[in-house]
Amino acid sequence: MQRHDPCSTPELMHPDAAIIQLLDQVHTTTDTEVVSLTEALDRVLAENLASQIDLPPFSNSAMDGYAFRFDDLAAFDGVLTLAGNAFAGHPFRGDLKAGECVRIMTGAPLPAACDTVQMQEETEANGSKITIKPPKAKGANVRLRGEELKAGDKVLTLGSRIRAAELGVLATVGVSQVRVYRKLKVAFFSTGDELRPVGSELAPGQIYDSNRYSIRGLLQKAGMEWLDLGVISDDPEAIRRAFLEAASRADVVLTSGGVSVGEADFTKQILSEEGQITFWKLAIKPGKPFACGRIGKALFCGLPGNPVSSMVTFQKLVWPMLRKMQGMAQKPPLLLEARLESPIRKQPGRVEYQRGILSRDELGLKVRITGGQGSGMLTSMSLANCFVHLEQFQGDTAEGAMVLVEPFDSVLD
Ligand SMILES: Nc1nc2c(c(=O)[nH]1)N[C@H]1C(S)=C(S)[C@@H](COP(=O)(O)OP(=O)(O)OC[C@H]3O[C@@H](n4cnc5c(N)ncnc54)[C@H](O)[C@@H]3O)O[C@H]1N2
Ligand code: MOO
Repeated sequence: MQRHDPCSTPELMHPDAAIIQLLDQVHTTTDTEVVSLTEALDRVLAENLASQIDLPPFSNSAMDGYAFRFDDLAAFDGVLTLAGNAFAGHPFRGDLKAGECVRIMTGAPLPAACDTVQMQEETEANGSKITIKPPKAKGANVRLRGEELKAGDKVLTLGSRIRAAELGVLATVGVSQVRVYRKLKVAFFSTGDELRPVGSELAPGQIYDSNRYSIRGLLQKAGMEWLDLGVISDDPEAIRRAFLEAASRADVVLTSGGVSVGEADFTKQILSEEGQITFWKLAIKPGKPFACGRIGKALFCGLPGNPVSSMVTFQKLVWPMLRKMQGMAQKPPLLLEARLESPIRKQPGRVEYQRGILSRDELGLKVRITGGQGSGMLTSMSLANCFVHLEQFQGDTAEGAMVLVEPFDSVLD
């Protein structure tokens, strides 16, 4: 039997439409700065970068062994005479005569007269006479100059995020400084009289403020500068002051809580007085009361207080907007098909991001839901390694059905 989601109303906007509106209202920052490679991790490139050198810069050996002319092996019955050594950083400097070979180490420049290397295990040394088993082909075990990149080839594009591999690529091609977009500053505060900072005693009715920690973690992972304005009580004037301070000090203001319809839910009200609301409430679960707008020059996103809702709306709605603001191209989610290990309950009405554990067996990828999926159950996130995407008007899904999953590691990538 299809149940109706009482929290879903036909006028709720689909999250895909919300993302389009969010992206429409922001621009990529025009501020850039030059940073050294050691400061460049997680920054976004504000320039296209071409290699200034061929890569590898010289032909070299891929193995420890002997370098020679391939044709000499047949001409000298597979026995060549040792003429010298080539080490990484120390090229062979002599002239190679017919029938001679050079002892060579991995990474050492290939002597000009040589075209092939045989690995040591396929050779036998008897004094200066080296018996060499013929390799499969001329050119074996040689890394040719420029085989990976030619000088002038594009290595990294504007808008790409500099991760560990990019740091290495930049160093490989000799780039010591890069132009990157300015780091965006995001101010964040939690609202709620029930919230206490960790480390303090809880009185009846109080809980620990977890959202500032999980959102801070997401912001740090996303490469943002972070301004923590603490916990603000459910007092309209305190919230107003926090809003104005946040908007004057940051590019984006994020809040947690107070966006629903409760008597102490002031976030949305203050925003409508001090700024503008672009939209409020989406067909998304968790995270329906997500609100967004502007306050002063800053963008505003009001994350719902429920801990899972705040993390999911950050990743699904705020992150695409921050990507654009810091110059990164949009990327469609990486969706994999997996077999459902246990049935999923869902009411038609909202797009759902249930939390799942993705693994593999002999039949392929499989996924199971992390137990209770309440929007307050943050362990459903910490136990999970993926989102299970469920369409807006989809209902229950049976065990064994194929569903789309999005690995967590790819979400903030
Ligand atoms: N009558 C209705 N009530 C609710 C609706 C609705 O449509 N009609 N929507 C529900 C949904 S969906 C959500 S999500 C929540 C979101 O409400 P708020 O953003 O106003 O959040 P709060 O009411 O402030 O808090 C909700 C929940 O989360 C806990 N919380 C809040 N902040 C934190 C924090 N920083 N760390 C840990 N936990 C936090 C808070 O104690 C509440 O339990 O509204 C539903 N209600
Ligand atoms: O959609 Mo709200 O986020 O339950 O839980």
